[in-house]
Amino acid sequence: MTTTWLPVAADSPFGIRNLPYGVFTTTEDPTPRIGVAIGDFVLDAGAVAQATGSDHTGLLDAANLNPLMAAGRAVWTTVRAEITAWLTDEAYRRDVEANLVPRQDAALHLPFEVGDYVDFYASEHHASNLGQIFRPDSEPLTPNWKHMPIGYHGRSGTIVVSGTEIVRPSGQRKAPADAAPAYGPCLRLDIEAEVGFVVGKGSELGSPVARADFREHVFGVCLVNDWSARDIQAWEYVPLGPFLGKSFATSVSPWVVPLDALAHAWVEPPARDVEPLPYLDDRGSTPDGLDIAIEVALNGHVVSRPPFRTMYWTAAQQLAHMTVNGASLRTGDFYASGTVSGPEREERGAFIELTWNGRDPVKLPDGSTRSYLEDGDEVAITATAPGPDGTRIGFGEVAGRITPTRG
Ligand SMILES: O=C(O)/C=C/C(=O)CC(=O)CC(=O)O
Ligand SMILES: [Ca+2]
Ligand SMILES: [Mg+2]
Repeated sequence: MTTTWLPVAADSPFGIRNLPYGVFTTTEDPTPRIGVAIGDFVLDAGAVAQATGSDHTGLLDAANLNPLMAAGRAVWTTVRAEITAWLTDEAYRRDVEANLVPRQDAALHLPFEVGDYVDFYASEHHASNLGQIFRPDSEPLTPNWKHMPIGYHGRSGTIVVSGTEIVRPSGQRKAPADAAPAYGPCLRLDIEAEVGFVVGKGSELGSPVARADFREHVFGVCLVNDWSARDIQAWEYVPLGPFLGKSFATSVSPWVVPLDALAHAWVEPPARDVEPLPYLDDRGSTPDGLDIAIEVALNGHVVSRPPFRTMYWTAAQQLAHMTVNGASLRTGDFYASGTVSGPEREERGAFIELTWNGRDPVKLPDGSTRSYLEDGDEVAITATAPGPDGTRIGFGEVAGRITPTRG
């Protein structure tokens, strides 16, 4: 068992086997720098690297994670072992203690410079629920759905860190019965609880990345809320897909959990009931599903618990699919899993499904109900995955509050 000399509760989501990376500032030192979460503290990784004469000072004494992410899997593993040694070997205690900040004193920032952004659509439950709601006269799943992970490219410049206020978007909306579209504030503002994958090592234009090379390219995992304006989306999306109904803001959690911290979380994905093409075929290989238990809270009240392990398409298949045409990867590329919805109502990761487009509103403890989000509402998504020895690997949270439209 790996133990740290720091006082860290045994059930801390940020124990010694997690060590997620982020970027922080403090009031005393407003320089953005890399931090590692440990218990109730943030370790100033660049400062400890300097103090201990680490070979990796150049990668850790940086304003964001991109240089470390670009360095590749072998370096990720070495750096993680080095940080583990700082926190477990008494010899480093003085240098570490001088560079610990209480987590509540650290302001957390977007930890990496985002390259391209892709959002997938990988939950069979979510896809068939949305199919029924958006396209009641068609089959719930489109004919391509079980043959490839469906996705679209989103707007990377509007990816924001947890805590950023979300301004209610305005736009065109038109209900089927309306004669003409109207412009105005979104009336059906929604969330999508998702898991995000951060690309570290890039790839060459023209060369697909194999599914089996997922761990060489993906640096880590965080949580995503893909805010969605359902009325804008419903009117605009045919025939090219999501556009302004999604691009106003996408929130991400500030801690990137390294893939190495998820060694105990891999699980078999659901059975493939349609034979996948060879580049997607993962039957009989090391399991690429992840057992991440998600919670969605509205104004502090848990409204849903989406189970990531039920996702039909895995992150490895998504990476293979997104590059199968030869599209290259760059350090900082980011892709979201798609809304995580399990088979049960209380496992759905969006209000459009939870309330069946407003038909069955969610009841809150204060006696109010919600079909969609109101100004002032705050949504917080948290998650954990199994770690070694009965511990939990925490992802922290992605939270955001709705503020009135400015349009
Ligand atoms: O079915 C549709 O037309 C639209 C689906 C979505 O809005 C979902 C989306 O963004 C992808 C996902 O998160 O699963
Ligand atoms: Ca989405
Ligand atoms: Mg979005």
